[in-house]
Amino acid sequence: MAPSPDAAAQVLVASNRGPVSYDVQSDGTLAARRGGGGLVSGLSAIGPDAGALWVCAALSDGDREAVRRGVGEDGVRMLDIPAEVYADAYNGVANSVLWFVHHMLYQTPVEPVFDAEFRRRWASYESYNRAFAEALAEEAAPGAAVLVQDYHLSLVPGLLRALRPDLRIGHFSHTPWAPPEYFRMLPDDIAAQVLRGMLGADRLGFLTERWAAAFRACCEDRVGGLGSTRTGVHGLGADGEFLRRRSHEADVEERIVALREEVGAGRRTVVRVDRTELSKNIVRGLLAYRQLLDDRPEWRERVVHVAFAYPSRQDLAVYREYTAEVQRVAEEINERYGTASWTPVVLHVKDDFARSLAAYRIADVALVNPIRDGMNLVAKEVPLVSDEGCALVLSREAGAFEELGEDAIAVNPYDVSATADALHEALSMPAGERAERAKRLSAAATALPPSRWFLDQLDALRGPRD
Ligand SMILES: O=P(O)(O)OC[C@H]1O[C@H](O[C@H]2O[C@H](CO)[C@@H](O)[C@H](O)[C@H]2O)[C@H](O)[C@@H](O)[C@@H]1O
Ligand SMILES: O=c1ccn([C@@H]2O[C@H](COP(=O)(O)OP(=O)(O)O)[C@@H](O)[C@H]2O)c(=O)[nH]1
Repeated sequence: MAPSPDAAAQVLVASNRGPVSYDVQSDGTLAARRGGGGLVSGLSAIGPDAGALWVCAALSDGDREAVRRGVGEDGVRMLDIPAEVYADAYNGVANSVLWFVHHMLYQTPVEPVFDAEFRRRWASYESYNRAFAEALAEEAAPGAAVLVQDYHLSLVPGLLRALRPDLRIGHFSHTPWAPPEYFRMLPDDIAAQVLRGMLGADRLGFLTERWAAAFRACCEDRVGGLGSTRTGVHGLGADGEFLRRRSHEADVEERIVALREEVGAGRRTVVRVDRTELSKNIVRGLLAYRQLLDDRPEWRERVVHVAFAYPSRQDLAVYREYTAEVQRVAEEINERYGTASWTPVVLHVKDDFARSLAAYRIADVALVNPIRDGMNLVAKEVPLVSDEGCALVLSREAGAFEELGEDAIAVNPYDVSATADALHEALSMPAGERAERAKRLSAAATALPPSRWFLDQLDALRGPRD
């Protein structure tokens, strides 16, 4: 396939979620809002000024309407994939199979089941990947560099290579990668298709060496190795400049006032901010906080757990049930320990980025305890935004642990008792030590800011082919 005559993009990025999403207002107009999650936080720093074209999917009816009306951002092309195909690819394969495999989330005696229904959804996943490959092939200038993101688009490198052998193709995984024994649960032909699809790239990027090594081990196990594809590690950092500025804007200041009122004067805060995501381990975090109040009554009335769990993947029943469970456990703690003047858990489950930043600023302790996480940018963001410098309780299973482990308090995410002890240790840390550690955490967190992270990959991709 030749590039279309006006194919001009020298650098292209492809991801499921783009920088903005649209909602149809009651008066019929479209309102744009920032896309949530770490992939968008990382890629947004690149911006249209870099001259890159960002190809993404229309995620919602609002997005599809925006495409039809020709509403959009400079440097962004949204693909209007049929709603049913999109739902099968995003919900039915990417988020309920590939995400589950890489985060090892299955309750294996009953799940997964790979049957005819799964095969039907897989066909949608293939056609969704094909739509991306075709759009990229159409837009890319001769010899352009294309950076494909994540497990949603694992087939794109191979499909694009077949259409446009002249391109430099990279793929970056924002998730962990499953160890071979776990990856083996995918049907053999599907596992091979995923790996061969990715191996269509010149270069594959991962957030940590641990995930890159797991990928290579899966290739050895399933498809006889990597062939000529290279792997590299790029540990995405936080965008310190953006966060420091954004977290001092008026809307954040307003929310700090409201939040301090909810917390109550003079109390310590344990802050967590996540998508309402199974792998973030929010329920065990609440149970650990409950155990802290049980084991160490001296903290009662003196601490508040500020937990923001903004909506994610709510089309999946298991995510809706998880959200309900988070709410149930928080209410149970408040009923059991709360008093007329103290609400032990302040939980919000609505999307409000300014309020999330307000929580970062007032954090004394940040709790980040995922079961497994590609990186976890929140772990990098809270210490650098917090006004007083917070202590960080961090799961050893988060990619961020490799960079922040030395100054964080490490936890095994399944060990609720140990997490309760870690919370106590963090809350008891002398202010001086906390501030010193937060300073070092912030330096580590911003070592590879998003713009550098992106340019490093581009340089590596454009370098000589082996
Ligand atoms: O797009 P969604 O389905 O709403 O999910 C949001 C994003 O979640 C995942 O983010 C990952 O990327 C972060 C940045 O590299 C990383 O820090 C984090 O550990 C990952 O979970 C997912 O990989 C993205 O594709 C989603 O957009
Ligand atoms: O209300 C909020 C709070 C946070 N974030 C951002 O979402 C990202 C979450 O990334 P992380 O790597 O921690 O996890 P992910 O959600 O990508 O799995 C961070 O950059 C946050 O700043 C957001 O979009 N909305």
